[in-house]
Amino acid sequence: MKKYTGLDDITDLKELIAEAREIKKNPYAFEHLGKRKRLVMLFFNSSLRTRLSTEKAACNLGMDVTVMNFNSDAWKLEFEDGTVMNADTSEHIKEAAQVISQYGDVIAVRAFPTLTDKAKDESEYVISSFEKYASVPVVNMESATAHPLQALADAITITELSQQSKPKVVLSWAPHPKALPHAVANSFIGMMQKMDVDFTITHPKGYELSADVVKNSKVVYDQDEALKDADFVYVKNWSNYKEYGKVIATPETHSDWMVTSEKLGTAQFMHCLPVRRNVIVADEVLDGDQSVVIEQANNRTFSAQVVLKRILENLASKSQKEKLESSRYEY
Ligand SMILES: NCCC[C@H](NC(=O)CCC(=O)O)C(=O)O
Ligand SMILES: NC(=O)OP(=O)(O)O
Repeated sequence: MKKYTGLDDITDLKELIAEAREIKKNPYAFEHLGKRKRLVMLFFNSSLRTRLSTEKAACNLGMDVTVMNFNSDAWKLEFEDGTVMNADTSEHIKEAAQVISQYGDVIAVRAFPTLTDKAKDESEYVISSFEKYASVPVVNMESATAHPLQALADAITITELSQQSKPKVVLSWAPHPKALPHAVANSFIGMMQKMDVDFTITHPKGYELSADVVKNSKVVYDQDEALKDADFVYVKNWSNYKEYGKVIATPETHSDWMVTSEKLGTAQFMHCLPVRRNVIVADEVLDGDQSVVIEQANNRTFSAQVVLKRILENLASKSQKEKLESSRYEY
C-alpha cells in the first residue's frame, strides 16, 4: 500500500480484514518493521480515538510518533496557488509539506470540511495538497469527505461479530444539534458496497447524501421499515448535503429518529463515537448488551495498524529496490 487516503487504496479488502484480525491476536509480531521510522500526525480538529489508536498502532509496529495540533501550534497554512500572502496565512503548504516529509516517514492528517463551501470541501484541498507536495505516504485520519480508517474498523467489527454469512446492515441518520460532516457516512457506505452485506440507508427525505457516494445502495425513507430484521444498525448524523451544511431536521423536529431499544430490535448497535446520548441514541441502547461501540473503537487500533504495516512494507521494498539499483550503478 503506497498511501491510505480513501477506500480506493484497498485492493484486497478480505485479506486486509483477515490481516487486521491476525494483528489483533498478536499485535507485536511486527514490532521491528517500524524501527527508526516516524509517523507525524497532524490534527486540524479534535480527536480522541483516532489520535490514541493510531499512535498505539504505530508504537505496536515500533515506530516513533510526533503529534501536532495544527490550528493551535503551527503557522496558519496557505493552500491557494499564487496568493499574495499579506493577510493571516503565514506559511504555504508547498514548503510545509516538503519540510514535514523530512521529519516523518509517514504523514497522517485530520482535516474536517468547512461545511460552507461544498466545492472546496469536495476538492479535499487539505489532504490532497499534502499528497501533492509531501514526498512521503499520506494517511487520512478523517478528511472533508472521507474517514477510511473508521470504515475499515467498522468492516473488521462487522466481520468479527456477524452471525450470518450476509448480514443485514442499516445506516440510519439520527438528529444532532450541530452541523456534522458527511465523511463517516460516506466511507461507511463505500465500505458496505465492497462487502457481502444486505445494505440499506435510511434518513428523512431531503437528507440524501452525494449520489456519487450512494450509487445504487438502497434508500428507505421510513426508518421503522428500514430497521426491520436488521443485524447491524449503524447510526450517524450528517448535516444536509443539498442545502450544504445546514441543520434542517433538528433534535426537536426529529426526536423520533433517535434509536431506542424498541427500534433496534435484536440488531447490534454501531456508532463511530463520540455520540450524544439521548439525542442520537437512548441510554438503554448504549448501556445494553447489543451495543458494540467499545469494541468498534478498539478495532480502530487494528485498522490503523494493518494500514501502517502495509505502508511500511511498501517503504521497505522501495528502499530495497533503490539500494539494488544504486549498487548496480556502482559496478
Ligand atoms: N471522528 C468521528 C466523528 C467526528 C465528527 N463528529 C463530531 O464532530 C461530533 C461533535 C459533537 O457531538 O459535538 C463527525 O461527525 O464527523
Ligand atoms: N471515531 C473517531 O474518529 O473518533 P475521534 O474523532 O475521537 O478520533
